Amino acid sequence: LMAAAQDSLYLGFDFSTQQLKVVAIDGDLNVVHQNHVLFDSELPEFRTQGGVQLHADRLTVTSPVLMWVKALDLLLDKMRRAEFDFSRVRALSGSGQQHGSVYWRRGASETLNQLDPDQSLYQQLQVCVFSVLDSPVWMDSSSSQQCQDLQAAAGGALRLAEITGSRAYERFTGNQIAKLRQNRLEEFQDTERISLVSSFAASLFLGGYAAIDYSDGSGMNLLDIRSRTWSEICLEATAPHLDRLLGAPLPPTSVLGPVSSYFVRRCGFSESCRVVAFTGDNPASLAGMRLQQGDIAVSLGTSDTVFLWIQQPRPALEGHVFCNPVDWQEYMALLCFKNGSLTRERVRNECTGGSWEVFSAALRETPLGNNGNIGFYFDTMEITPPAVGVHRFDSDDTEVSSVSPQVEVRALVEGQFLSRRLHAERLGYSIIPGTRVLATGGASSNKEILQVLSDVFNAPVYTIDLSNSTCLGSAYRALHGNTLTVLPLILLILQQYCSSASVLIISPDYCDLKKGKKENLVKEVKEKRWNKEKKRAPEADP
Ligand SMILES: Nc1ncnc2c1ncn2[C@@H]1O[C@H](COP(=O)(O)OP(=O)(O)O)[C@@H](O)[C@H]1O
Ligand SMILES: O=C(CO)[C@@H](O)[C@H](O)COP(=O)(O)O
Repeated sequence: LMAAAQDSLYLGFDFSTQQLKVVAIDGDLNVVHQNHVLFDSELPEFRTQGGVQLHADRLTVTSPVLMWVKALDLLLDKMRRAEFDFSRVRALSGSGQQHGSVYWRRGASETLNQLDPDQSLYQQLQVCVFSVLDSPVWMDSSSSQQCQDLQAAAGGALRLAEITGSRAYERFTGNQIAKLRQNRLEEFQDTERISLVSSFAASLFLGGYAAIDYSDGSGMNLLDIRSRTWSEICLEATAPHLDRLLGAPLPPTSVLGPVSSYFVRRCGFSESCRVVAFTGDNPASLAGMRLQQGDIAVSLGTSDTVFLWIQQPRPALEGHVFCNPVDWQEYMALLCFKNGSLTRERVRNECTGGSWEVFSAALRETPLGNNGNIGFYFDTMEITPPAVGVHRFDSDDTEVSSVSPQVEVRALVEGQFLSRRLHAERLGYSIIPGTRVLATGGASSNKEILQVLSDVFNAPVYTIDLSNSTCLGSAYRALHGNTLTVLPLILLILQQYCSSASVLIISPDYCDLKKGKKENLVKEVKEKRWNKEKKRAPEADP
């Protein structure tokens, strides 16, 4: 039995904004394979920038659903070429960028369940399977009217937040569905099922429609986060009989069924390989990190997010409360910032010749506090706070139109992290002795950026070896889901590694990047610059 456990592999996929990634772990939780497909460069025929298409109104943002399908074909090809042994996979799970939606045309479920293993997914799904080809994604901010309507129907923004964990947000799926129904009725009427990006990806592996899990389902403005059922008021206000199109939500730890015969025959998966519910990328990331009481996770992916494990939901007008992906009776709080990595890349391109090395050198060579200079860089309409434009201030608090490239780099990164801290504190989070900041996502591989994070939060920052806790979290979830049903032995192995916070978390050897505090330096940033952000950043409009 021990040998069987060692032989077993678990896969975690992540359909995120800019790429599709996969991580495989063995029964001892070692990472044995990693791979990815970058949408812009490896699938240029879909003409995306950063994985998305910005429409002429500059508010609508979508991604081609067939790009995600073709990316999966390509990823599986790459894994085959790397001689990955699919027959050893006992279970798989995954995640998707949150809030995005996929619209399956009438009759699509039959196509899904009768796929021919001699053809790619793309060949078979490209015609007549999706009623909407351009899937709305989390960067969209075009559904303001629908947000107002939903809040009015629910009895106000706070009442809606009390039910669904968030006031109405434009990117939240319910508001996108309402917009689609109002503007493209024919396509809407031709739809037999609506998936999130996560449950869409799970559906491909299952060969049938996968349930939406409670955790990713909390990002729709449709789920009652306490009863974990669709809220009647929200369904009614969004589209009649919407529950039929959504299917019933399920716990994020659910085993949905075996992988479809298509994957068995095409890739050599075992017939007994299980598909564990897919969830949102931030919830999956929470599962991939060892969060303890008082810890704060900062994800530096396409978006920057800040999240916490919380026991009791206290929804507010800013931020979100989601059902917890590990212990679904608990919760997680999340803040999302749209101007994250893409804004850092833009400033890198303009100020440091497109080089992260030079960008990092600028951070090393400028003092904490930036001699009083700071900036707020909202290249596109920000989510937290809802503000747009670039605003730079010198040490006299005077708005200036430019600063030197080195100063600009530090003004950007300090401004971003001050904002992350300020809004986290507004959410009720306090930084106390012992607080650890756990960093993940693409930019967490940059030590100089993490140094600024540590200085601004006045706390040590930890990372896991893999900057990609989302995929790892999905692989752990696959293992966990499988363990619950068939392999108690693996649970024992898991428990050896587990923290008290959750049975899913396996010790990933956090490397301590920086112990010890920089009180005096932080004071300057905190007291002086802090007030500046409070003054300047426009308040969220409830
Ligand atoms: N050395 C680096 N320094 C700063 N940022 C980096 C570095 N390497 C990668 N990144 C950033 O990581 C981002 C991708 O992060 P990732 O977590 O993979 O995003 P997503 O999951 O949303 O696709 C890129 O947009 C890039 O800006
Ligand atoms: O909208 C949110 C969270 O509410 C985003 O965090 C998306 O989930 C996209 O994630 P990344 O691709 O940036 O990881």
